[in-house]
Amino acid sequence: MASRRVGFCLSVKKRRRINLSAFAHLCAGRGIEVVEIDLSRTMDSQGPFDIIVHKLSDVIVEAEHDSQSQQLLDNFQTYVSTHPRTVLLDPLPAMRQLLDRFASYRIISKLQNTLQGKSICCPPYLEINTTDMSAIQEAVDRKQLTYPLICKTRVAHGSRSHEMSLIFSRAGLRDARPPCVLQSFVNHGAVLHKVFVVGEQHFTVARPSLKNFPTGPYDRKTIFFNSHEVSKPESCSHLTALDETMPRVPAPNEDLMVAMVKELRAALGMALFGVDVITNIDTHTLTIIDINIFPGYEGVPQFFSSLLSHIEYVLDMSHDPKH
Ligand SMILES: Nc1ncnc2c1ncn2[C@@H]1O[C@H](COP(=O)(O)OP(=O)(O)OP(=O)(O)O)[C@@H](O)[C@H]1O
Ligand SMILES: O=P(O)(O)O[C@H]1[C@H](O)[C@@H](O)[C@H](OP(=O)(O)O)[C@@H](OP(=O)(O)O)[C@H]1O
Ligand SMILES: [Mg+2]
Repeated sequence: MASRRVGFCLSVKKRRRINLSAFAHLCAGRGIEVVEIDLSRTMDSQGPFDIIVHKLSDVIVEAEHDSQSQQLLDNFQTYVSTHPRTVLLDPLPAMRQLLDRFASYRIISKLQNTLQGKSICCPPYLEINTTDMSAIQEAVDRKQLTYPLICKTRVAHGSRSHEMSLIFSRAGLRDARPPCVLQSFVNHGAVLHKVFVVGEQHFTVARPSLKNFPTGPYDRKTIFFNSHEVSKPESCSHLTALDETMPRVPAPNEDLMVAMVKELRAALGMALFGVDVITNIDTHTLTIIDINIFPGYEGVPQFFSSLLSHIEYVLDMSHDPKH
């Protein structure tokens, strides 16, 4: 009989991607049973759980306008609050803030202040809530945002959240669709570094990314794109093709990455997240452009063993009377 039980609560899409049976096999060797939680059944009938690993982003976003999702979320929350000894990876309020780009860029901006002098930054940005063009233009000028601007939806989860645009001039601001974030585009040599965090450990994987653009403003039509067409491992887009004469950008400094991950883990109160970073080609500043909840860990063969170690560590800590 397994002595400890880990519940996984994932969307159909995430379940398909993650190969939970391989992870269950690894866990069985350590006396840990893996259970797939079905949110449509009562949690009590599926428990008890020592720990629950989840990615409830879909349910949280849908609960805003769908009573059935709200009910599923309520059931989950009730179970968690009535079972305080069950550890939740990660806490719901912590992950909820990353579903809102306004909230996540505020966290990144704060981090930039905590790590002052460490050459880490968040691109200058604005929260846009209005359709009033002159108010938007005035805010862009006041904040001295440089063109091109990248426009991202406020909601950070779901297929529509990956639809973005590159705006090259004041006239292009009419293409912004509020609520959204307008962020200065940072030239970075078309390389994105995905930093995948699992508790104390992190793994970095390079991905394709948007190519460099001349600093604006200039007369060019807004470019609309889907972020998954430019920054997935298999992405191959004209928007990521660099001029071959471009000098290569140095890889991010590992000590800086360690400092960034440590601060972010504390600021977020999370263990399973991803940070997307780029290196500014002019200043070499490490620039954080995105934080993701429980990402795909693609290209990280150690993900399962690392997750298992983290689960064991968390369970040992939670059973330690000193904690
Ligand atoms: N400020 C920026 N400067 C330069 N390029 C950027 C900037 N922000 C985003 N990008 C480019 O756009 C892509 C998508 O951005 P971002 O990571 O914010 O989108 P997302 O859809 O939330 O991503 P994910 O798939 O990680 O959830 C990045 O991979 C990068 O190529
Ligand atoms: O591992 P990376 O390349 O970072 O990719 C992740 C994306 O960044 C996320 O946006 C995906 O999650 P959403 O389905 O929440 O958008 C996320 O989807 P997943 O939950 O199916 O893993 C991943 O595709
Ligand atoms: Mg990203």
